[in-house]
Amino acid sequence: MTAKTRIVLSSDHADIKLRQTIAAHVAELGYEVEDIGPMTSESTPYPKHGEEAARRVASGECDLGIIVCGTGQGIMMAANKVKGIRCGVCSDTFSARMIRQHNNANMLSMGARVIGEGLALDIVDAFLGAEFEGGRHATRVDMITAIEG
Ligand SMILES: O=C[C@H](O)[C@H](O)[C@H](O)COP(=O)(O)O
Repeated sequence: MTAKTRIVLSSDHADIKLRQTIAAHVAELGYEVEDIGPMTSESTPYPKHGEEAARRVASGECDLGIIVCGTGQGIMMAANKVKGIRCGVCSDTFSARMIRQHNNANMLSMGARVIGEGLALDIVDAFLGAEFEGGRHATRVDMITAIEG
């Protein structure tokens, strides 16, 4: 992905500061950022925020999404319920690169209670710096899409 790729960010209450730090980092890299909140740390359900971010990606309003909750798991599950979304939870840079290269993931999820800020930013860099390889992987991603019906 190149600069001006539009990236939506969302989270639940688990760590809005981490999400905002990621948003600032991604903007510094030159991407267009849409941080859809929440803006306070008041308890808020992750399915709502995973769905909101996923709908922006699925509609084409944004190209990629980055979402955060305590573990990254619940918000990923919600995002993946939206047709056209391929979201993986990553706690390492290898997986972050591979979900782009092999799975053509359009969303990245992370657990704010699992990893620290420095690793989270490295994971974001790995995700954004990788490109889908197509070829045999495209056949497999098409099979995922076919499951959606
Ligand atoms: O998968 C779910 C996430 O980790 C949530 O961030 C977590 O369940 C929120 O827990 P709590 O309401 O105890 O902050």
